[in-house]
Amino acid sequence: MDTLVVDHPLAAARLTTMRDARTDSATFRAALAELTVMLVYEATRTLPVDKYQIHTPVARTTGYRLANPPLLVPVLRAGLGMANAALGLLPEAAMGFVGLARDEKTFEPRAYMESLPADLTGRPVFLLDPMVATGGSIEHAVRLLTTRGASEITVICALSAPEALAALAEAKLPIRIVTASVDERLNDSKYIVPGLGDAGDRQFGAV
Ligand SMILES: O=P(O)(O)OC[C@H]1O[C@H](OP(=O)(O)OP(=O)(O)O)[C@H](O)[C@@H]1O
Ligand SMILES: O=c1cc[nH]c(=O)[nH]1
Ligand SMILES: [Mg+2]
Repeated sequence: MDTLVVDHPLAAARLTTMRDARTDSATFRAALAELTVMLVYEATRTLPVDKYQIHTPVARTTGYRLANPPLLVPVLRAGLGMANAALGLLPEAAMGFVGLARDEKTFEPRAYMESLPADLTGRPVFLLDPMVATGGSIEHAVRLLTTRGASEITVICALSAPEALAALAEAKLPIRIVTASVDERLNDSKYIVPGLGDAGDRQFGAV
């Protein structure tokens, strides 16, 4: 499983804002949106392009566009904070949605919403979720996508835990990970350490 760690100084600065417990919700959301732009920028670096002819005011030249723009799929709630930023870089992209909430005792994801195209054969997918902790939520979301035929899935997250990367690699899913950090570990409540707390609550308030 390919894992790209985007360790750019500007990404580290936004992540620092998000980690800081004193950061309010509005500032947290802004930092996540800006970080998402950087992560999506790096995630799209290797996507194939189509060439086509255009005219500048001066001459004919070659133009470029993505050959096959990815379907964007934020994982609600926390992934909602990445959706608009990703769409800003990929205005031609379509968007699907998956709603998952992790059970506080079992740590298993509970699915409460899915809105996805029926056939994802041949369509690259960018799955957006700021946190990949045990990896259970992402594995659930990926299986919803592969059931529909997706075979090229990029997981874009702010923070990941080594435990999740090991579990996802073991599951042999057709994914690559683009993350701003692989943190130290999970604690007994399966929160990422040092992490940033609950990414949904930090953006939208506790439920
Ligand atoms: O890797 P895992 O151990 O599955 O944990 C990660 C999940 O937990 C968070 O969502 P949460 O369940 O808190 O829902 P929320 O976005 O509504 O807060 C996060 O956004 C991931 O979806
Ligand atoms: O650290 C964590 C783990 C799961 N979900 C979060 O929002 N944060
Ligand atoms: Mg949460």
